[in-house]
Amino acid sequence: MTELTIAMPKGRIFEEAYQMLIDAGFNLPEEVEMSRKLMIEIPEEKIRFILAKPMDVPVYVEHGVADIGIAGKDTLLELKRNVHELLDLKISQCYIASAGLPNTKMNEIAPRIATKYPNVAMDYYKEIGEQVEIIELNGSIELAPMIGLADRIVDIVSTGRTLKENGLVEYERITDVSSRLIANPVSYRMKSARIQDIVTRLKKIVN
Ligand SMILES: Nc1ncnc2c1ncn2[C@@H]1O[C@H](COP(=O)(O)OP(=O)(O)OP(=O)(O)O)[C@@H](O)[C@H]1O
Ligand SMILES: O=P(O)(O)OC[C@H]1O[C@H](OP(=O)(O)OP(=O)(O)O)[C@H](O)[C@@H]1O
Repeated sequence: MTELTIAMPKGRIFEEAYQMLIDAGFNLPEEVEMSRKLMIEIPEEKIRFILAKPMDVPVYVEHGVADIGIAGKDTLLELKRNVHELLDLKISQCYIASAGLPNTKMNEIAPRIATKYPNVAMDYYKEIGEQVEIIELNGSIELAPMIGLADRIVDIVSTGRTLKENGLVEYERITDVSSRLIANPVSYRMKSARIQDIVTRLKKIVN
């Protein structure tokens, strides 16, 4: 069996993604993320996990230091990395939307958009023909309209609770997001049997 390196996102996707691999029949230890280890070897399965920041998973996979990985569609749209998208795992489902204070029009000259997804936001506003200024933030994006930093935000919405609790309303739904199994193009050719086996096993348990 060929050795396979899998890049897993730390954080909210990890648990569900890891459980999917267990459900697909891989013999994996429980409670892996509880430790501080960033690389985990599973010799019985010839699998090595690297635990990465969610936004870094496509980077590891593009560079081939991980053969496959699990990444949010948001990170794929934002980073536009050269990776193959193999399967929609339908976990961590949410969407990217624009939002802002209620009943407000965007500033007519260069409205400001705060976001963690500058490329997604830029592509969206280009598509609808709006010229905007992007303000890139790393988190707590919902603060921006409240304190006058931006006219709109472009961010992930799941339950809508964060928007609501911060007095914001959704304006446009931009794109749906879920987690995807991705592969390095070279690994996909060189380790095709191994990767195809994982895809087949995961496909059976995708809801
Ligand atoms: N509220 C949410 N509900 C469901 N899925 C979400 C939500 N927010 C983000 N996601 C999805 O989960 C992925 C990882 O989100 P997470 O919050 O763990 O990472 P992050 O905020 O990018 O990381 P970090 O906070 O470590 O920089 C995102 O890329 C997205 O696909
Ligand atoms: O619609 P909801 O269910 O409220 O979820 C949406 C929130 O979840 C994410 O934030 P996260 O918790 O990752 O925090 P962050 O601000 O650090 O990105 C996202 O950026 C939204 O703020």
